[in-house]
Amino acid sequence: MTSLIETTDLTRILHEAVPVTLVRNITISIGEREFVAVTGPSGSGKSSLLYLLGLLDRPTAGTIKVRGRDAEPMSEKERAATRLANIGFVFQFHFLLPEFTARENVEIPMRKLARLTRAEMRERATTLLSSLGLEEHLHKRPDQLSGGQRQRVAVARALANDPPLILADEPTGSLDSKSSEQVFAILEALVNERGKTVVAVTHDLEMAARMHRRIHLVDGRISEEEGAKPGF
Ligand SMILES: Nc1ncnc2c1ncn2[C@@H]1O[C@H](COP(=O)(O)OP(=O)(O)OP(=O)(O)O)[C@@H](O)[C@H]1O
Repeated sequence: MTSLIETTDLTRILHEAVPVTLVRNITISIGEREFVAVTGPSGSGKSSLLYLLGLLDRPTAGTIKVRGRDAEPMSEKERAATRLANIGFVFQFHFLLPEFTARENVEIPMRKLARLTRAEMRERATTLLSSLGLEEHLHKRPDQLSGGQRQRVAVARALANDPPLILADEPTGSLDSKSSEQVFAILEALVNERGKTVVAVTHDLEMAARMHRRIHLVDGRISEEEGAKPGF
């Protein structure tokens, strides 16, 4: 089986007055169509791990391979291009651009990749937003949407370039229980129906139990892991 993202002995130390180890010796391999929860107490390194996996941060030691390609020798430009084509991000807070409509927010990552014409971008953004139940909200700005709707726009934006991997940091953390359930169902459908891989940091153990695989961190290390597919 080919792995989508693979790490070996991933370690990240911040060199402050006193060095802070964010993650240490993490070796994982995540394949296609996986639905992975990253759990652990506050400060255990969950977000740090996600940032490393998403090539938003560089490790102090160890390697990360995205679709078999080592990220270490890549220039910033290559890392950005690898991210744009392969990884979509959803954060706890939506980080949509306030002056743009929902559809424009979804088109922005497409413009950066520049694979499609303007008309194709518009059409794709409309289709994505409609598939997430937002067909009536295409032309609204983020401040005209509810928290759950904004987070669904953020999911559509993460899917803009059709990446195989979605990394989500507490994607339901700021939502009420109904919106939270809706966003969870969308992430689940991305895996089960669209063949995406979703790796989500969550504090919600009930939610983690409904995912296919769990990686539990304590003090920056993997303390428990369950549900990994054979071969990964
Ligand atoms: N820039 C920084 N300077 C100093 N310490 C940091 C910095 N960034 C993170 N840390 C520390 O590194 C550890 C790991 O942080 P991280 O945000 O990855 O944990 P987390 O498991 O995602 O936490 P939470 O569940 O609270 O979001 C924490 O102890 C945190 O305080």
